[in-house]
Amino acid sequence: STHEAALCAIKLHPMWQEPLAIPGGDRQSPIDIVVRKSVFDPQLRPLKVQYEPRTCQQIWNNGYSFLVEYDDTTDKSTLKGGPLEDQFRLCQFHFHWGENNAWGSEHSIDRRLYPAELHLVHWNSDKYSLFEEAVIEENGLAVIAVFLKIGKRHEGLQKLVDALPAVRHKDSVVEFTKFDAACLLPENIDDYWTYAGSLTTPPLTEAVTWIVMKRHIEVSHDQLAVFRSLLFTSAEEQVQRSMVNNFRVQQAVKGRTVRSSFT
Ligand SMILES: NS(=O)(=O)c1ccc(S(=O)(=O)c2ccccc2)s1
Ligand SMILES: [Zn+2]
Repeated sequence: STHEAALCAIKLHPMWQEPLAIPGGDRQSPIDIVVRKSVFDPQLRPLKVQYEPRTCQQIWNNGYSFLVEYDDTTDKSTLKGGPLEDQFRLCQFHFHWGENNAWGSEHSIDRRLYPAELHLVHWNSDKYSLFEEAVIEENGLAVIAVFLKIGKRHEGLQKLVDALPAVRHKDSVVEFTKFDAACLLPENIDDYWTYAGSLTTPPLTEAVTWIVMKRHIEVSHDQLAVFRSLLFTSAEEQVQRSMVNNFRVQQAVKGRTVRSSFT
């Protein structure tokens, strides 16, 4: 199946060797969301997203993905509502994608994989004063996940795609300003699933309230091809490796309930 092929693809890569001991290990991410097992929760409120484009600062290739980083020293780009009790600050967004359009997402819906997945990472600025503190606290983080599908060109994404050649190698950084992350959200953000999970890359801490959008966004084949032109490796390394299949293997649900904001 596509799942097995995707697993083979990441087994090839040392980076995605699963660590032996995982902190706690009973609320790991990503997972397959089984729609008929999700529970509608009428108390889930609409999400309130308020992003200020002027807080966008730079793009960084960290050797796992490329991160678009925001100034999170003030409450200018925030997320609240939905399953969240507190206000969260946007600190960065990044993507996960495959070597082809058959797989690449971390979450799946009834085993359906998408070619890529966007993660908008926020930390609880009501409870903590620094991102680093929030990361190790239960529910210190909130990540919005949006699936990408191949289709029409995404005009808002193009500014980001055009900047990627400047961060081709691991540890490269380029200034990137005035980008409105909200343009990457689907029109309808009221329909989502939410569950208690973890970071999907080290340190894998179980600090994340996941908010997985039901609606996907469309990007063109050529736009996604530019993601695949990035490299896991730094400029000095002899062997260059394409940044593809940077997704984690799916984890056991272990009795968790996935709630839906819609029926
Ligand atoms: N894929 S994911 O959204 O779960 C994710 C993995 C890592 C991060 S982080 O860069 O915010 C980060 C967080 C804590 C420590 C270091 C980096 S976000
Ligand atoms: Zn991610």
